[in-house]
Formats: sequence, C-alpha cells, structure tokens
Amino acid sequence: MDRIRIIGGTPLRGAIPIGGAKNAALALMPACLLTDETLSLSNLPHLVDITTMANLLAQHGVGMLLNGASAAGGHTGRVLDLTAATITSTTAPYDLVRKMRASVLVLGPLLAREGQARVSLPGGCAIGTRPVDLHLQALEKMGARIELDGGYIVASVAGRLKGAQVVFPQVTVGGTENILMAATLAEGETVIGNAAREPEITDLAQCLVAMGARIDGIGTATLRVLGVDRLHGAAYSVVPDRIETGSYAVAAAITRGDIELIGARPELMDSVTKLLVEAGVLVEPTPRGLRVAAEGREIRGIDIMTEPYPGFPTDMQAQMMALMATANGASMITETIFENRFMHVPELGRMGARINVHGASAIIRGVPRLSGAEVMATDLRASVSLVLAALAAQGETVVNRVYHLDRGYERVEEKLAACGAQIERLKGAAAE
Ligand SMILES: CC(=O)N[C@H]1[C@@H](OP(=O)(O)OP(=O)(O)OC[C@H]2O[C@@H](n3ccc(=O)[nH]c3=O)[C@H](O)[C@@H]2O)O[C@H](CO)[C@@H](O)[C@@H]1O
Ligand SMILES: C=C(OP(=O)(O)O)C(=O)O
Repeated sequence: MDRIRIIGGTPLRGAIPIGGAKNAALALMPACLLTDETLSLSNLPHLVDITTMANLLAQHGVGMLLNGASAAGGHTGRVLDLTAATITSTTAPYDLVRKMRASVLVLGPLLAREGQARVSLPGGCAIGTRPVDLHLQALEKMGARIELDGGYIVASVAGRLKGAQVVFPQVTVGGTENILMAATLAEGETVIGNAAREPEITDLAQCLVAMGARIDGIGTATLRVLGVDRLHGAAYSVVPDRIETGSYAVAAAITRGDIELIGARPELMDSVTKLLVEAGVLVEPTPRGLRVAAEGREIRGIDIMTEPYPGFPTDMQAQMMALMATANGASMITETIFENRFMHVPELGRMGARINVHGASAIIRGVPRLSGAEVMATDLRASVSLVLAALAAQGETVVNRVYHLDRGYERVEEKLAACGAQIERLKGAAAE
C-alpha cells in the first residue's frame, strides 16, 4: 500500500490546476440511468471514486466510452460518454457500495426508470453512521414500496413514482440528489423542501435540465420538479472542485506561501474565503481563478463551525484544523454535520499540534512549529489535513494509508511538488 513522504518547511509558490468536483461527478454519473440516450460528461476528475462509480454503472449495463465522441480536443481521459440503452441489472451489490457511499445514488434513478432497485445498504463509515433513512422515507412518499432484506434496500413501485411534497427534516446532500433524480421521471410535481443547496446539487439540477427535466428553484432550498415522460441525452461539464480548491488554499496558507488556483470558482468559495481572510490570509480572485497568499503574514486563531452550504463545509474542517494548529492563538472548531469527524486530531497531535476535543468541538492552541512524524490517514479529508500539516512541519512526515487520499485528490504529490513541496509517493510495502 502506498505511503507519502514529505519534508516540510518550504513555502509553496506557483500554480495548481483545479479538477472537476468529485462530489458533483458522483451525482452526475448515475443521472445517465434516467435515459436510454448518451450523457456525455466532461471535466471528470481522475479519481478512485470515479472508477468505482463507473464500475457500478457498468454492472447495471451502462456502456461507456472514455474521451467520448462528443469530446472537444485536449481533454485526454476527462470526457466520459455514458449510455444506459438497456439496464441489465437493478442490483447494486455490497462489494461496490461498501467501497463508496455515493453508490446509493443509483437508487432514485433505477427506481424511476425501471420501477425497481435492490441496493446494498451503505453502512457506517469512519466519519459517522450516515444512515439513508431520509432517502427512503422520501421515496416512500413518492409511492415506492421499500423493504430491507439481507442488508439490501429492496425498492419497487407499481407504474411510475408519484410527485409528492418532501420536506427533509435535516439537510441531506445525497438525499436531495436521489429524490431530485427520481422526481424528474415521476408523475406530476414533486416539491423538495429544506433541500441541500450545495453547488454540486446545482450542477446536477442543471445537467438534468439539459437532459429535458423541468426543475424550478435551482440553487434554493425549495426545488420544484415537474416530472416528464422521458429524458434525453446531453453534454455537461462538471463544476470545478471547491473542496480541492480549499485544500490547496490551505496549502498556501499553512506554508506561508503564494499559490494561484487555476480554474477555481471564487463565488463557490465564500465561506472558506471569509474565514481564511479573518485568519490573516490574502485571498483574491484572478482572471484564471483564485490567488491565496500568506507570505510574511501572521495567521491568527479563529472560530469555525461547519454548516450546510452556504455555510462552511464539513469537507474543509480537517484542513482548517491543520492551519489553526499553526496559528497564533487559540481557535474553536465545531463540527455539526458528522458525529465522528475528528479522527485527524490524534494524528495531528503526533505532529505536535495542541488540540482538545470536547463533544462536537475542538479547541486548538496554535504552536510555532509542527514537527514531522509517521501518521495514519483515516478518511479522505483527514488524510489531506495530515499532508497539509506535513508541508508546514519541520522534518520528515510519512503518511500511511494514502488510498483514502486517492479517492478525492488527483496527482496530489505532482501538484504540490510543482509549487516546491518536497513530497514523494512511496509505492507499496506499507506499515499497516
Ligand atoms: C459524495 C458526496 O457528495 N458526499 C458529500 C455528501 O455526503 P452525504 O450525501 O452522505 O451527506 P448528507 O448531507 O446526506 O449528510 C448530512 C447529515 O445527515 C445525516 N443523514 C443523511 C441522510 C439520511 O438519510 N439520514 C441522515 O441522518 C448524515 O448522517 C449526516 O449527519 O454531503 C456531505 C455533507 O456536506 C459531505 O461531507 C460529503 O462529502
Ligand atoms: C466524505 C466525503 O465523501 P463521501 O461522502 O463519499 O464519503 C468527502 O468527499 O469528504
């Protein structure tokens, strides 16, 4: 298993290209199940999670062509044509779903198109229990019959799903995506109240509209979907990844460097930008994206709370904690979305960070210098927080279990090395 070795202490300077958003792509890909025509997605990132979703869709019978026919030149391997001409299986097996929770996003489209689906329950993961009860309750409201059998969600509907009023008691990104997709082919109008407003939902909604769906209220907490008889093919480009952008923004800040994030969309970064600026970091839009600089600046401790969009994203919490570990003064980070998303704390502690967790909050007392150590990645964003801390730390850090990182960061060592980081991937032979 691969490891990453980093010698810290170099301020990073240069430019980093931002890829397509993993979490948008993982919702856009299953949308292909809603039509027998081709959905052509461009700006797809090269990530393990994308391959996992492609494998899942392939076993449902989706035909795929990389660098699809509709591709403009120069996008090697980033355009994927997905054609679900015939759905050959409506079962999403445990082996694939357990690898990635976003697999549950095939449920809504399969049910809407085929009237049935059998999808393994995703189960808990490192950051929390993450049930899908809200997805299931909403589909039941739309007329689906749902049973749990042998660890599988077994869903069926006689005829078409029916439009319904669905008000989520809690904001759920995946739940909103599943119901949004299901509603596009339902009979009549579905109103999704307290819908998630994440840019990845907007991306999905815009793609569905390009496929012929009728959706009002895109970008708001109330989505109105008027079901249509059929959707058609479309070509759609995945939105740039705001979490990758934020992660490299922290790389610039934590090393007191200066990085331009090429292709970043500043307007999707407001909550992150606001906090970075409050902490003393320079953040400014450029014609090519976003510049983040902290050379010669003092980074101050600030308080942070994770919230649904447009609030500060939970997927940036671990990275900001690494930055706060090097700040002047104390900060408090409160995690409101997931009940167990502080696994990076003990690992950051191994690097000299001073952090105490009290329930859903962590108190961080900044230290002048972190020090390199051997650490263990536990989940995707925890992993990148360790890489970020290592870039600022004195001496050598080895991050084990980097397969977590490969789920969400493309060519991370190449991108950081291009800005001067001393970072290399050690292939295989890991300490487990
Ligand atoms: C692939 C993808 O896009 N993943 C993102 C998505 O995950 P995901 O879609 O799984 O996250 P949700 O927004 O659904 O979860 C938010 C909260 O609601 C709870 N909940 C959710 C559904 C449900 O049926 N019942 C329930 O109790 C969850 O346990 C969690 O505490 O949004 C999260 C919150 O922004 C991000 O951290 C993930 O990176
Ligand atoms: C938690 C994440 O992903 P997933 O929902 O796929 O676990 C993430 O992207 O940070």
